[in-house]
Amino acid sequence: MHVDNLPAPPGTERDQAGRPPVVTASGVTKAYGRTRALAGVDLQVRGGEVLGLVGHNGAGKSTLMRMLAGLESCDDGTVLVHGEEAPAGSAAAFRTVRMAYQETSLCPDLTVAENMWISSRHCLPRLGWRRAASASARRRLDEVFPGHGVTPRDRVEDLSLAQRQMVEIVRACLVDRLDLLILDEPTESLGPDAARTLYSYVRRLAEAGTAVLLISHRIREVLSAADRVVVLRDGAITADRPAAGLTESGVLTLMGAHVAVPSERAGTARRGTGGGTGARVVAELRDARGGGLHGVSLRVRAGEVVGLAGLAGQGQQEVLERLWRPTRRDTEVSVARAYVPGDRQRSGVLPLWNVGDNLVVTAMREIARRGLRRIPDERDVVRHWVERLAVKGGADAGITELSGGNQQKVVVARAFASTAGLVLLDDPFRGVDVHTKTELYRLIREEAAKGRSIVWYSSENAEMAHCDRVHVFRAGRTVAELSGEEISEEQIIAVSFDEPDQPDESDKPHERDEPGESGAPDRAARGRTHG
Ligand SMILES: Nc1ncnc2c1ncn2[C@@H]1O[C@H](COP(=O)(O)OP(=O)(O)OP(=O)(O)O)[C@@H](O)[C@H]1O
Repeated sequence: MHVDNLPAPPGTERDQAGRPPVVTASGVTKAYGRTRALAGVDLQVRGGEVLGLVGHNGAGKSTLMRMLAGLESCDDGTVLVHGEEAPAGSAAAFRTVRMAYQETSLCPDLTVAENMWISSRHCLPRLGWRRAASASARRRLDEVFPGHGVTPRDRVEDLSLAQRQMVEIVRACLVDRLDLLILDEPTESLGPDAARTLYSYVRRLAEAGTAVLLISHRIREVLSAADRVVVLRDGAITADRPAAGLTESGVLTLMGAHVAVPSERAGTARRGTGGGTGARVVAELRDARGGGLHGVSLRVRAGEVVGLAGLAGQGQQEVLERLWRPTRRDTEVSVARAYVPGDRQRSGVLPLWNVGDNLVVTAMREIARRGLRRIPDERDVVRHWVERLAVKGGADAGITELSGGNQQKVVVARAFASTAGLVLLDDPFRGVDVHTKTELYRLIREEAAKGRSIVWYSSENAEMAHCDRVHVFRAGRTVAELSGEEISEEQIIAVSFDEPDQPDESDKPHERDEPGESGAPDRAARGRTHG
């Protein structure tokens, strides 16, 4: 019997807009050994709201999400779903709460349809499941990411990083009822168009009453997508505000990052000596063709930071690949190189090793004497980089115990800890917080000033402002070379959309090239330098 004047039980009270709570966390704590990941968090997420959760790398965001999705138990405190106490691991209690992970949770050697079946089999028929899973996957992919280029028969390991991320998000949405969707850094590997269509889908979900919890280091995106912003700092909530009225720098201040917004700093941060036209050429591509390239010429001088920009999949990664393995006659590289992959899950971290060994693996050979490792010297190198990039967790932690952003810092540090003269960056700052990114931009400029050369592909056009020169790519060609003050986000976007000349017959794309694919072969060897 419903009695109007009785107060609603805790965890079920509607707010002024009449929105019911979906999940309520009270006093949630969690520690991993001596690391306190959550220090008593109270948070309520309501149906129909988009809640943005921000905080520096290692602040505890993913840990909190795992509690709200029932994937891990808290040491102390409670989690209620629709007002009912929900024990971690209870599939029934968390049935309508779904999460799309930062590191995708897909099985790489299964197809897209098979992955959908694994996570959504409770709402798919047993007989004819493959056809049903394929149809649902296709329909939802079309709805959320038009032009995705994925078929349900594709094996996940053959998909690009962006496509895997799309499948991960759609996998989370494939349920008969969705009350809370948690998106952990969903756009870090998506292009701008896919990000836009995702956010319009998020808005539609919220209008239909679903709660969406969005974790992101892209503060501008959070402010435009979310109704409310919660700041997590060292495992505790330090601010909970409506998004309207907040500014990017205001949020950064709440996060405790005493830095300017990166795009504001770019103009002053970039362009040191830039190698100068007289500096030695350390790497060169001369009219490089094949494998997705259609006549690319590019020179890198000592001490230069050269950017590769343009829409994703236009040949930038093929250029990095050529410079990494200069096996063709059209490519010449005269110095040792180190590679920083953006896809740390596939080719970045060595999961069974600790932070220190992951960090020093590239430099190990240079530090060794007569084939023997010099552990004290390795430790000094590790200590230096762990401190410099503030890797939360320390040198002895297992690498997989680190938060995603901290793992990425280790992968970046690995390249710079070596003596490689040419560092190749393949969109490497995914999941890294704003404060650390600013440190990394400074690091790049400092290393260039010491004479190192850097070739940097980034899907964030604003980052290109830290380069001396930028080649903008389209359809395997350089369509513009910008330098100095010409480098701006607007200019890069403008030339990215310029109509390219018609390719001649000799330029026909490599037959294995797929749209949106890097075409890059195995990158597992990138823990080493080539020289
Ligand atoms: N399984 C684990 N074992 C040990 N420590 C862990 C584990 N998971 C998380 N931690 C630690 O808990 C802290 C919070 O990590 P969490 O992944 O929640 O951070 P985050 O805010 O999501 O960071 P990021 O923005 O880098 O993804 C970190 O110090 C991390 O090293």
